[in-house]
Amino acid sequence: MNRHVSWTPAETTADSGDVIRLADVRRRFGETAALDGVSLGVRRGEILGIIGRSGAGKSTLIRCLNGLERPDGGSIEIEGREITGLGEAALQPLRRRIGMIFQHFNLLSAKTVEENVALPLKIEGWPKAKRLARAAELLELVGLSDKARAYPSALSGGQKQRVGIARALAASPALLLSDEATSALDPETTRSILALLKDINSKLGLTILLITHEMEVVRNIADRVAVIDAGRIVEQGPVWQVFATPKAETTKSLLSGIRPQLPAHIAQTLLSEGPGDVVLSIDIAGPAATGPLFQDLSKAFPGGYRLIHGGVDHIQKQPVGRFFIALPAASTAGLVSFVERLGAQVEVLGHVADHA
Ligand SMILES: Nc1ncnc2c1ncn2[C@@H]1O[C@H](COP(=O)(O)OP(=O)(O)OP(=O)(O)O)[C@@H](O)[C@H]1O
Repeated sequence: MNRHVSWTPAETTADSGDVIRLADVRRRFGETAALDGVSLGVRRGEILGIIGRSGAGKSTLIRCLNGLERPDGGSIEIEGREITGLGEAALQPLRRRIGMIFQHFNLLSAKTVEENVALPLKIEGWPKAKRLARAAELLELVGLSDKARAYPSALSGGQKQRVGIARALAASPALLLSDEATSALDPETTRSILALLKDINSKLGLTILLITHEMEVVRNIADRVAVIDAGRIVEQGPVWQVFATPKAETTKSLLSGIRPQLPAHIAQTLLSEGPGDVVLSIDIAGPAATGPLFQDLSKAFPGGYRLIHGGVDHIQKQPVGRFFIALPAASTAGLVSFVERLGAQVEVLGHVADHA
């Protein structure tokens, strides 16, 4: 990374609190409440992920943030300034405080890479030499100095997104808003773009708002996550905590692809009652997950239990464990209180059809 990139978001902002703050933001389209009372703050220097299914309200939220959509009610502050009542002229400079990157990059095909990056500065009236110098600085930051004179058609998807990032950062925005920016990229390219965003966040202190339907993106680089469903924030918190113990059904369902799940052939044959062993899920994370859980369990329950499935992930350097075990019904109550005392969450899922 270029250590000479000039970056002064802190000096250009008056307020040291949230970069963006939404309070009870509402937007209806006929009968549909696209945003139904959204309250949310993006803290300076953090990476906040907003995750939700298709139709949850993500695009409407973005459009309200950049002033393309007017909320019906509530308040939106950018660096402490309320934007909801502003006219187009007053909105323009505040809109430029948010740099955006998009799923399909939105580069101008008739302009070179450096011209694309310098475009926001041209709009701001920077002289040509100064804006090309800034473009060169940013292209070095994103590792594309050798492509300055190339046209977008000669670039790979990952390279195009790097140009998109450089362009979004050209005018030193207070916040980078990523709208599904890795959704069109393959997994390896996604990882390299996320690594670049994380690097820029930690080295330059850039605040990033990631809007995505991909849990993996949030898992990899976000500090906090907010889950949006039917226009409401149904859950939010540090990523490792939300991933370890999701509360809302939407969050559980969105996470089902990346958290261990009870294998389908067992889940499908579980009975609500019966003589067969009881199947439990155990979620244990953070400081609670650093102890010798299975050693303790084996000592406390010499009658035995079977580990069916599960494992330990590490998110934000915190262990996040999820296990499925089966044990005789008579031991269940004791085991539940034992692991709950260790700080785990336990759920009884049912009985296996027989003792096999
Ligand atoms: N201009 C509009 N007119 C009517 N309904 C709209 C309009 N914009 C959004 N909606 C509705 O509001 C709800 C939220 O839509 P929105 O596009 O914000 O969701 P989203 O989370 O961005 O979905 P996706 O991930 O599919 O883009 C949906 O039910 C959508 O049909």
